[in-house]
Amino acid sequence: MTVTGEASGPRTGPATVAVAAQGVTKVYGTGDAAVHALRGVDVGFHTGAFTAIMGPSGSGKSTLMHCLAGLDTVTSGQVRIGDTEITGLSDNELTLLRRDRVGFVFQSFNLLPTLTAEQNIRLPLEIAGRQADQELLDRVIRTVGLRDRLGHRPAELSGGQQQRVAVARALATKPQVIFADEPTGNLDSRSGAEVLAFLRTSVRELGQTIVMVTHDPVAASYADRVVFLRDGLLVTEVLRPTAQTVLDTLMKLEA
Ligand SMILES: Nc1ncnc2c1ncn2[C@@H]1O[C@H](COP(=O)(O)OP(=O)(O)OP(=O)(O)O)[C@@H](O)[C@H]1O
Repeated sequence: MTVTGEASGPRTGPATVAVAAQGVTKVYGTGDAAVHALRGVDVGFHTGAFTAIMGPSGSGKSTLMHCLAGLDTVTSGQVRIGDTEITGLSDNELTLLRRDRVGFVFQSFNLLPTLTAEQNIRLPLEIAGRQADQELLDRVIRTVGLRDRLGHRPAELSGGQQQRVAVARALATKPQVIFADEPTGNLDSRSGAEVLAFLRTSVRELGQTIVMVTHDPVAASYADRVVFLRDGLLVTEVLRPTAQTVLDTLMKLEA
């Protein structure tokens, strides 16, 4: 499948590809029990663009995201993050790549309960022994709109606020790409909208690249582009999606 998504964000000039998969297959199990979760996926995600991955249940969305992020190994094919082919890396190299170049946001916010919001945001930088880019950090905290909550622990924050802290934590290391797995799955629609608006802003203002798996057509409508999986294959994509065009495409796929 060719890459037809347009990059957005502050960059100009030709779009570069932040993450690419080529001929990726993933088989779980062997023999009669083998499950072909991915059956030859070719896809590219442009730098500074917000892309959603959708598809019916069991179509391979989580498997693809895990393979793209170096959280799982592919059976065959290649994955590149920037210029690095991650499918050839050792476990140690993958750990460093995930630490230094990839950000993650999960459905369950995964904040450390004993740390304040600000300490949670700074934690990945500290683990990596990196100096914080104070200007970026200030900007992220301003954009996240939680300045007066920075001293609060996760239990003192709403679900939406906790997820915004988790997104800020992912942004603080300036990763080449953020992978978000159902980031609004545990949130009510208003909190979900706040988190999605924040993701959108981080793409527009910070040039962040985001790849998000979601079941929700409204969440997908915040993206620049939606790619659709069915039975382990990328079957179609929608540019500048609306909730309605996403829903229509999903219904056709599930028919
Ligand atoms: N660890 C595993 N072992 C065996 N089969 C697996 C494993 N993980 C996923 N699968 C299978 O691979 C296929 C793709 O699963 P995956 O979780 O990627 O789909 P998905 O599109 O994310 O689904 P959902 O929308 O339900 O979360 C499914 O048939 C699933 O049962």
